[in-house]
Amino acid sequence: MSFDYGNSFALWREGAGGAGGAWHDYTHHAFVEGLRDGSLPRESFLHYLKQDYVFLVHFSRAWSLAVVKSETLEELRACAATVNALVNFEMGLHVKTCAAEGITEAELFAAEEFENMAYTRYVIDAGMQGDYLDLMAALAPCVMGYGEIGLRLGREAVPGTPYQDWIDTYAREEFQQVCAEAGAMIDNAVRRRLGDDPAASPRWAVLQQRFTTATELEIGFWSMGLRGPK
Ligand SMILES: Cc1ncc(CN)c(N)n1
Repeated sequence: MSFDYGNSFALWREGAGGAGGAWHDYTHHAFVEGLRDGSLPRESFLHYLKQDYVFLVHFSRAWSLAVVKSETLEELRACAATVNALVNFEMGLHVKTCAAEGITEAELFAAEEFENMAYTRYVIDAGMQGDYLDLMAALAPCVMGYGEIGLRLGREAVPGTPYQDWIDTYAREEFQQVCAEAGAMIDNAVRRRLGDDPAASPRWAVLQQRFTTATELEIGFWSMGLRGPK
């Protein structure tokens, strides 16, 4: 599997366990493997999708905060484009799949938030307390993690899995491009604020912690999906 989502992501990913540890638990969670081989119960998938719609609403708010915290035109454009992509494209997958099950977008928007509330509020708080980099470190596992999962499942999915639409959304070239561009933008943002050897900066440990915490919250999100509705 080969992807290049930038140097900062590669360092943070390694710091979160790389091919093992939390990063592996996130990208190879039983929920993900159930999407790959088609064994995930439909009820779990729909529960996940409803909660993920609500997640994306608040995730869009976090990227909107990144617009506020931007310091360059590149950052401003990238964050504004991400808000648009989340609200007008990624959420479309949820709306389409749920519509086929008789669930309207109004119902999705009104869905009650369960355990996932902690994740998005953690990310927003990282941006409220900190600066643009704190926000990017907390946002990166979401973007790049789904890119990595999509790429792998695009190659390893069992033919006939009912979750092919979901897999294609994150495996497709456009989403991979989003991850590569976000990675390059984050590298520029890191270099601008921390110089050419960012891992030597006293801020690096905090940024790594934000990335690792967000990764652990992603694991919790999959587990919530597996448990299904209460
Ligand atoms: C929980 C979660 N994390 C990441 C993604 C990909 N944007 C998502 N849709 N949902």
